[in-house]
Amino acid sequence: MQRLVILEDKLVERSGYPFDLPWVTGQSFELRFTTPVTIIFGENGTGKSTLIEAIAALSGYDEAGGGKGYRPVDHSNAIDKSGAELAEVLRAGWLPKVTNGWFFKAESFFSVARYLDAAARESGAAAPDFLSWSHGEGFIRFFEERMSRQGIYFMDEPESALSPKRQLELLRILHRIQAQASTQVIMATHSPILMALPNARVLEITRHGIADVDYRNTQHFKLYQSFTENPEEFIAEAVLNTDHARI
Ligand SMILES: Nc1ncnc2c1ncn2[C@@H]1O[C@H](COP(=O)(O)OP(=O)(O)OP(=O)(O)O)[C@@H](O)[C@H]1O
Repeated sequence: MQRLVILEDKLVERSGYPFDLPWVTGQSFELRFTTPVTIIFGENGTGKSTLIEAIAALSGYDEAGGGKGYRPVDHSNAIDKSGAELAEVLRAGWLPKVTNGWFFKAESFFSVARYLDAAARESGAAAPDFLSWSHGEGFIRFFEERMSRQGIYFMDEPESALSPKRQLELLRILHRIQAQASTQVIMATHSPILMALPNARVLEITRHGIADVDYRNTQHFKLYQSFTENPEEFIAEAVLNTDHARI
């Protein structure tokens, strides 16, 4: 995927979530994906998951995650709106259109893993059995297995079950992808370690829009940096001030 734009004429007909997010209603939304790995960072609630769900849905993936054509979650009784609706007002430019890939969502990993096991059993194949591992081990096994194949991968907070050491394992997988340049990853993360992937493009999503940012200038990086420089002072200040003075 090279480019993503909002179709303004379609947007004017829509209201409510997800169409009312500030960066959606703001002027001239256009994203260009210029590196194999694109990292999206932002505070809680700025709309990272919504954006990833929308791009994944636009590419043919279910909003709950999984592979193309998967329906790991029954949506028939869902009353919630989802970011996938945003796909209705988006247009993507591809060079070329990629069909292989995966939408990895930490929150639906177990549903997807169960779905994969059930599908394998039904077809008589050996079940991949990602659930017979610890949470973090299962994630890493899954990334290693899936992301060795060329394609486009959408990831929403993949670090959520990973220890810092396991995050380095994911970083190595992403580094390989970044170097080979034959696979694309679009990932939302809060992890400063993943954001520091060499030569990856980091985009910050705020109320005002989406813009390039150096990971060292992100609030997440600065916060961890302050903590490691002087943990006692940092924590003493943090527990006294809800709005931490140094970040
Ligand atoms: N189903 C929904 N219905 C209505 N509003 C929603 C819904 N899901 C999310 N929102 C709104 O959209 C905003 C962005 O949500 P989203 O989950 O995309 O944020 P995020 O940046 O991924 O947050 P986090 O870092 O906590 O995962 C939320 O603050 C909320 O106001």
